[in-house]
Amino acid sequence: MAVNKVNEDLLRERARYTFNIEELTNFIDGGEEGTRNRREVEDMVIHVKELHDEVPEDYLSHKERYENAVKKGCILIDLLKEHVLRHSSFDAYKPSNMYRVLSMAKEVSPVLLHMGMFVPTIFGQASAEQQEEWLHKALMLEIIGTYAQTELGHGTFLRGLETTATYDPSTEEFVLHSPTLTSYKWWPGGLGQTANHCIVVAQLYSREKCYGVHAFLVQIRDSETHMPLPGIKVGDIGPKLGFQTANNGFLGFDHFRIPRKNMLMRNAQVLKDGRYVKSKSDKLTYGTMMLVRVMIVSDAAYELSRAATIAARYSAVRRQSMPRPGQPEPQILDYVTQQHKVFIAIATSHALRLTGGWLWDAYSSLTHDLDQGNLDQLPELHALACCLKAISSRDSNSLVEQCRMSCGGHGYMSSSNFPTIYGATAATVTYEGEYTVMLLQTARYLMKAWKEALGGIVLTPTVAYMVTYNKAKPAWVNTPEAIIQGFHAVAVGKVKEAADGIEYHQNSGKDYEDAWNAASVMLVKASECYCRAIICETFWKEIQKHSRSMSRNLAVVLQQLSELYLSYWVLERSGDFFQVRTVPLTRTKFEFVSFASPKCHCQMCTGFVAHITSVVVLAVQVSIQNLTLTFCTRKRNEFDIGSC
Ligand SMILES: CCCCCCCCCCCC(=O)SCCNC(=O)CCNC(=O)[C@H](O)C(C)(C)COP(=O)(O)OP(=O)(O)OC[C@H]1O[C@@H](n2cnc3c(N)ncnc32)[C@H](O)[C@@H]1OP(=O)(O)O
Ligand SMILES: Cc1cc2nc3c(=O)[nH]c(=O)nc-3n(C[C@H](O)[C@H](O)[C@H](O)COP(=O)(O)OP(=O)(O)OC[C@H]3O[C@@H](n4cnc5c(N)ncnc54)[C@H](O)[C@@H]3O)c2cc1C
Repeated sequence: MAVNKVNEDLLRERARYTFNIEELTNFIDGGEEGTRNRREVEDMVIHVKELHDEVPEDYLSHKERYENAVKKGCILIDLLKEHVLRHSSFDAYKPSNMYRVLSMAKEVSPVLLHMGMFVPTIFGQASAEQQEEWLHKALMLEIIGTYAQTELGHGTFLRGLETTATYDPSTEEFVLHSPTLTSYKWWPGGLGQTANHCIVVAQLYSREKCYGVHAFLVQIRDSETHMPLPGIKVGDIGPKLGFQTANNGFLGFDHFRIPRKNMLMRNAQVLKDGRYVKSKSDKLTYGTMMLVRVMIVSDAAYELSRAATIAARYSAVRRQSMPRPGQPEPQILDYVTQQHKVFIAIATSHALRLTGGWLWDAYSSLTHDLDQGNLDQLPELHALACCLKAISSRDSNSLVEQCRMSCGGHGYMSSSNFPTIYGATAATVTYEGEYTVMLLQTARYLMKAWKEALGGIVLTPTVAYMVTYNKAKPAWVNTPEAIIQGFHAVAVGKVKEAADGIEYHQNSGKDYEDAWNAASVMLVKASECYCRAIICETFWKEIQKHSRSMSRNLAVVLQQLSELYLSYWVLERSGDFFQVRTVPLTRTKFEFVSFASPKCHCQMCTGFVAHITSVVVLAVQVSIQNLTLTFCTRKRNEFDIGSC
């Protein structure tokens, strides 16, 4: 029987690496312990025959695919339970670990939401007594839950959710009801056939007063028969772009009663007599979403690293065309256009992984503060989680598509795994906060920061440069630090432009809401630039920090990746950089020259002006482009894809 021989081109590429692969692996895993832990879990899973499909899942019926995914989910969970009991630690159950394990089965698991949102919500929003009652059952999957917040009529606008939870003091119960078709819960993963419990987010009413959206833990199916309980309508919402086995469902309540103690009461409470006790911040109800947004940044990096590995390997083994008659067909990796497609995907997966780790640390310190009753960091972390979730998921999804395209027809095969990875990353751009909506949330924060900066008020770390941006060095030197400063200047320029846009529309008679809407394209742009500056700066600083404790060869390659990332985005945003110029002689500040005529900020003019700008900067682009392409070519000889 033919033994699977590794392709010679791939072997040769791998033999050319210039750094210690194990050292890079440890760096990616967050240390040797992380690598050991990951390999132990992978070894536990990889040899399980039932996890490998004889028949490609695309040839199965929807029912067979779902049953196949449930079977694999059960196998993986049992393996994890063994791991937890063997190590007597719930570490393996950390949502990020759990998510990694569940993603080892090609299909999205119907219990993804159980571990990804149901369990974290009990951790984050249940009182100590409630955790006592439900947490172990949830961790051991004696109950299987989901997170039911989005409705047919509302996903973004949470204050508009229509499901009601009305307190009845005579029976000390809440009555859950879906008053309209649009109030039906729509989308929750696992709801179709899998979950028997869920976190329901509903408008809380007590003593005829509405207190806004709150979270409730609700049993929806019988624990023995798994049939929907009386007063519950539930089912599958049908086929989607991807995520076919996530078992997304719908849920409607017909005056369904739950005990008072099923309202999650860590933050706000309803007492037996119906009195409402307010939480420190009504935004704490949104806590699980912030956690998942933070996790999505690392997940975006992980999914992109899978796609970049497939594309890099394919680029090493695929030979195509004959630039020189009579010569062997070259590896497509030798085409600079191929490098330009694939190398940025590799660099971005590292940039997002390190930024995701930085954000996780910020989130962990916030949760510690919240436990002490200190909410000071909440606004900035919300703004960061929103824009980083939006940009990381969008970058990951578009670069996954770029990796697919770099593999020609074979990238279009299901067996390439690109369709599955694309479907998963496309979902993250929408779920847990839709792209534009998240960036507009960050824009709210930036507009407040800009006002404080103008008043010289010291700002929180990620916007502090807004106060000092005018002290930036006038000379433009082509170093990573100067490029990062340039990204800061671009961000400040876009924030200023958006703030001026709002002011312009207000001065022309619009109220704030309409002025905000008229300037919203600029507001989104300002958030994108603020976020890009954060990723560039964090990537560069994390590489500098870790380089000090790693071997020189590895440090060199990682430094090259971070320089590539910075150069790539200067090119992509060269128009914005062109608009940022130093003002010679008198003032040293970066002046953001908006090409829009001072009179009009309407999108048509701004769009037209942008066109002019792009024509004007073409020359700039060509010269910078050469820099980067030289960079790629030079790096191709040294650049190492051995790790792929
Ligand atoms: C990889 C593993 C995967 C693990 C597996 C996980 C798989 C996941 C599957 C998908 C699961 C889902 O999609 S679950 C459903 C996800 N749904 C969403 O994300 C809904 C998105 N919408 C929202 O979050 C909200 O509606 C907003 C933030 C857009 C608007 O909320 P709002 O209440 O109307 O607030 P708004 O008026 O805009 O702002 C009022 C003030 O509140 C602040 N504010 C708003 N939200 C927050 C917040 N979360 N934390 C702090 N502060 C907040 C604002 O900054 C503002 O402050 P100031 O400016 O006044 O100072
Ligand atoms: C695969 C998948 C899994 C999901 N799983 C779950 C789950 O388990 N539990 C759950 O509760 N939900 C889940 N969701 C739902 C998801 O959270 C919502 O789809 C998401 O929050 C977006 O809301 P929406 O669908 O109502 O879109 P909308 O908010 O209606 O967005 C539609 C368009 O309107 C625009 N828009 C909306 N508001 C504004 C505004 N204020 N300003 C400017 N533009 C605006 C948006 O930018 C977008 O272009 C899932 C969704 C997907 C795709």
